[in-house]
Amino acid sequence: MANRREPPVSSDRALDAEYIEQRRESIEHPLLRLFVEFGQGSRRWFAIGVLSSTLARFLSLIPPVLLGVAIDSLFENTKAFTLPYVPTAWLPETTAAQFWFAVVVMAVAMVGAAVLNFVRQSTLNLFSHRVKHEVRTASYQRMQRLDMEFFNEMQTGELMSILSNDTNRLEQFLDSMMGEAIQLGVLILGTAAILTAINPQLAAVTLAVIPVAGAFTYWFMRVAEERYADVRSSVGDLNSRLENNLGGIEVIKSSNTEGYEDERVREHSYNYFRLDWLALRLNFVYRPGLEALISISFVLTFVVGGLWVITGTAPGPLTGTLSTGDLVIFLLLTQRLVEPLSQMGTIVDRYEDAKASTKRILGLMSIPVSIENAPDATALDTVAGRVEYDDVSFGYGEERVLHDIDFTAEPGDTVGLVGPTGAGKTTVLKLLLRLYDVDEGAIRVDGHDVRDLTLESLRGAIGYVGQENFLFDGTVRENIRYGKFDADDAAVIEAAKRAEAHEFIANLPEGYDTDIGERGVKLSGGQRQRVAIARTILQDPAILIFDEATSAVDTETELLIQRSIDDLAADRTTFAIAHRLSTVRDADRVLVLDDGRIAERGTHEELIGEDGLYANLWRVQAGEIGDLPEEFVARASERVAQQTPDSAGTD
Ligand SMILES: Nc1ncnc2c1ncn2[C@@H]1O[C@H](COP(=O)(O)OP(=O)(O)OP(=O)(O)O)[C@@H](O)[C@H]1O
Repeated sequence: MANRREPPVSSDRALDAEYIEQRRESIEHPLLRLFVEFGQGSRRWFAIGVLSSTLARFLSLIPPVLLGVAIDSLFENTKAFTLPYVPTAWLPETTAAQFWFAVVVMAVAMVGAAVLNFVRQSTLNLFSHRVKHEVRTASYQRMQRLDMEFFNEMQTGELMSILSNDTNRLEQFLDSMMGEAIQLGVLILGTAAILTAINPQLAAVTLAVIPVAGAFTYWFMRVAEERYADVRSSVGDLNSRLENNLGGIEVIKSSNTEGYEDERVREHSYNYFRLDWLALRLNFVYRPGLEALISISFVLTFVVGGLWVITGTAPGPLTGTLSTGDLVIFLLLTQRLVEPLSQMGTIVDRYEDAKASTKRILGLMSIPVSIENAPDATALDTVAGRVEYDDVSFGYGEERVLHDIDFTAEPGDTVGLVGPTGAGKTTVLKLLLRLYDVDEGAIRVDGHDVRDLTLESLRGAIGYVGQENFLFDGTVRENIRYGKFDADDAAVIEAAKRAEAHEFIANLPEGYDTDIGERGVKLSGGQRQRVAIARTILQDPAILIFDEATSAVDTETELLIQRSIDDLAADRTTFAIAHRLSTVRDADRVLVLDDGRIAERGTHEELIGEDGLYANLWRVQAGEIGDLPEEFVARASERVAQQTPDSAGTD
C-alpha cells in the first residue's frame, strides 16, 4: 500500500484549498477505484457475498411461484403442474407427489435463503471492514508523507473527518447497502423473468413502472450527489472549528470569548444542519414517490388481472387467459417489490454518501508529494556534520522569504541565528530538515545536496528542539524513547540526566512511568522542554537545531537547559536561533538575518565592533535604549507594524 504514491509532480501549482478541491473533483469512478485498489486482498469474500446474496434472493422467489402453481394445479385443478423455466419431465406426475414436491422445495428454498443470508452478511461485512481498515491505514500513510505546504493549508478537523467519518461511511455502504443493492437487482430481474414467463402481457403492465422508477432514481442521484458533497464539506468545517476551539480552550477562557465562540460554533453547526436538511428533504420526496409508484403498479395489476380472472376474457387490447394462481403469483411478487424498492432510497442515499466520502479520501491520496526520496537517493552513513548553504532563496508562496543565504558550518561548529522577528531564521533551518525545498541554490550536508539524500538518513542526522515541543500522550519514558524505540532504560535515564531532567522526573508520582497527559499538559513548559532535549540526546544526532529552545522558560530553568545544550553541542554542528543574544555569545559564528538576508556575520565581538544591527539589538537587551540610533528605532516600528496583521489574525 505504501507504494501507491503518485510520481512527484513539480509544485508549480500552489497547494491551496482550491487546488485540493480540484483534486477531489477530478476523481473519476471513485467506488470502482476503491474496489480495485483496496478490495483486492478480500476479493474472495466479496465474491462469496455477491453469490450468496444472488442465490438467497433467487430462492426467496420460489415459494410465491409454487403457491400460485399449487392453487391452479393442486387445489383448483384447472392447469397442469408446470414451473417457469423448469422442464416438465423433471416434475413428479401424481398430485400427491406434486404436493409433497412443492412442500419440500418451499421448505428447502426458505431454509436455504436463511443460510445464504447469513453467509452474505458475514462475508460482505468482513469485506467492508477489511476495506475500511485498508483505506484508513493507506490514507493515513499517504497523508503523513504529504508536504508541509498541505498541512499549512488543511485544518486538522477536516483531516480527522476524512480519516474517521469518511472511512466509516464507506463501511456503512459496503456491508449492508451494497448487499441490499445486489439483492434488489436480482429481485427485479428475477421477478421480471418469472412474470414474463407466466404472462408477458400482464408483466408489461406490472413492470411498466420500473423505467419510471429508474428515471426518478437517476434524477435523485444527480441532485443528491451535489448536496452530499456540500454536507461532507460542512462536517469538515464544523470539525475544524471544534478542533481549533478545544486546542485553544485556555485562550478562550482567559479572553472571555466563550460567547463569541458559542456563536461561531452555532454558525458552523447551523450551516451543517441547513445543508443536511436540504439533502434530507430530497429523501422526503424520493422515498414516498417510489412507494407510490410501486403501489400504483400493484393496484393496476390487481385491477387488470382481477378483471381478467373474473370475466374470463382479457381486458382492452390484451389477449389470452389468466388463472387465479397466476394472478396470485403476480400480486405476491409485486408486493414483494415494495419493501426492497422503498429501500432504494436508502441505498442511493448511502451510495452518494459513500461516493462523496471516497472522493474525499482518494482526493487526499492523489495530492502530489514533492518532498520525497529521489529515485537514486543516497543514505548518509556516518555524518561529519558539515553544512553548507549555497546561495539559497525560498518563499512559502509567491513572495520570497529568504534571499541568497550563503554560509558554511564546519563539523562541530556552533552557529547562532539572530535577527528581528519574521526575518526568516526558522525558515532557514526548516530547509535544512527538508520540510520545504529551496527555490534556488542548494543546501549540502557533508557535500551531498539534501535533495539527493534519503529523507530518513537526513532527518535522522538532525536533532530538532523547538520552542514548544510536542509530547505524545503516554509516559515520560515513552516520550524520551520516541524515535529510538530500542533504547534500554539505562540509556533513557542517562539521556535524562544529561538533559538536567532526571531529578524532576524522579520526583514525579510514578517516576519515568508517569503519564504526562495529552501533549504533555501535566508537565510545566520547562519540564517539557527538558524531556524533548533528553529525547534528542538519546537520538544522538550529528547536527543539532535549537530554535529558541529556552525562550519559554524562567531564568533558572534556562540555566539548566543551557548547560545541557552546551554539553550536547560541544562536539556537534549546532544551530541555535535565539532572541536572547547572550545565548549565542559563545557561538563560533553568528548570522544576523534581516528581512530574509544575512545582514551581518561574525563572532559576537566582531559584530559588536561593526556597530550595526547586531550591536543595536545587543544594546536593546542590555537596556541601553537611549543609545540607539534613530533609524534603528524607525525600522523596528516599521517591522512590528508589518507583523501585526499576521500575529493578530486568528484563522
Ligand atoms: N508556513 C508558512 N506559510 C507562509 N508563510 C510563512 C510560513 N511560516 C513562516 N512564514 C513567513 O515567513 C517569514 C519568516 O518566518 P520565520 O518563522 O522563518 O521567521 P523567524 O525569523 O524565525 O521569526 P520569529 O523570530 O518570530 O520566530 C515570515 O514573514 C512569516 O510570516
